[in-house]
Amino acid sequence: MIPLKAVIKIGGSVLANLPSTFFMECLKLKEQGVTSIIVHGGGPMISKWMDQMGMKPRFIEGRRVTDEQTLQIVEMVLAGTVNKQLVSQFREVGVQAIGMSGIDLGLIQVSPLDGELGYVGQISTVNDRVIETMIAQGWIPIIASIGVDQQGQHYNINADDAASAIAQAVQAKKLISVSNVDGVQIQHRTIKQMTAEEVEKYIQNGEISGGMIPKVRSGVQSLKGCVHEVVIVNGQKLGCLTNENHGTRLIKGEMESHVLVSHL
Ligand SMILES: Nc1ncnc2c1ncn2[C@@H]1O[C@H](COP(=O)(O)OP(=O)(O)O)[C@@H](O)[C@H]1O
Ligand SMILES: CC(=O)N[C@@H](CCC(=O)OP(=O)(O)O)C(=O)O
Repeated sequence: MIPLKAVIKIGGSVLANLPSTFFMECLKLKEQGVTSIIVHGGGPMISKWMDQMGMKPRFIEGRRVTDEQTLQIVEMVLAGTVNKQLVSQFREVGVQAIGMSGIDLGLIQVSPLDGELGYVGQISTVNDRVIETMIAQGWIPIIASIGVDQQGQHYNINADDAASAIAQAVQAKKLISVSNVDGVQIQHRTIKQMTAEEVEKYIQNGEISGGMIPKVRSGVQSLKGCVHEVVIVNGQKLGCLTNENHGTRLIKGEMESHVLVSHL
């Protein structure tokens, strides 16, 4: 039987507040026949280090403007402290976790996303064989969102973009985005589900802002591929990975469903 795969993206907003039960839920998923692939961010930790260095973090639609010095901090924080901390937390509950970044074995190939953002990568390819090889060994990859271009230049990648591209490349069934909010809030309420059209509407009217923008947009993007389910959950809530009632689900919109039907 081919095991089902779920990409679990852990946001920096919640990293420091994840209970040990969260890590155990990955083991529970495994018992249910679902293999986890972890992709993580660490935005607040990068900003903290930048502050300490007297640098001012700047974002455009949730993505960090990244010059050379910022990139160095991004690499130190994501591929260093955060990645290794997560590996330890997973190993403590018995998960065979192996840390890596998108640079290792050329896992995430990128080109520049936009001149204004500097060294921020747009993902062109994910080497899914690297991930499949690890899974075949029984290892769970813990991936820091950094990529590399054909010249060997490193790039900062928004972790939601990385998770979405990885989910598509490995044909994951599910993408779970773990954050510090119960889901997408519209008029102070967590909404149960959203279509792609609603996502754009709420970005335009400002109800969805900041780091939630790349999260919902990349989620919608992955639904266009093989991913069946995208859900945004609060990592501090018990059962967030295993209980279907948590969070906000992104669903294929009306128009896209019609397009799919007419292709059949
Ligand atoms: N409509 C919204 N619903 C929920 N959170 C939102 C919304 N709009 C903006 N946000 C902000 O997005 C944040 C999550 O994005 P981000 O800080 O990048 O988290 P992470 O580090 O988990 O990826 C929330 O903590 C919240 O401040
Ligand atoms: C290009 C870009 O914005 N990269 C992100 C990478 C980390 C990240 O995405 O962290 P969260 O998941 O905590 O938001 C950054 O520099 O903050």
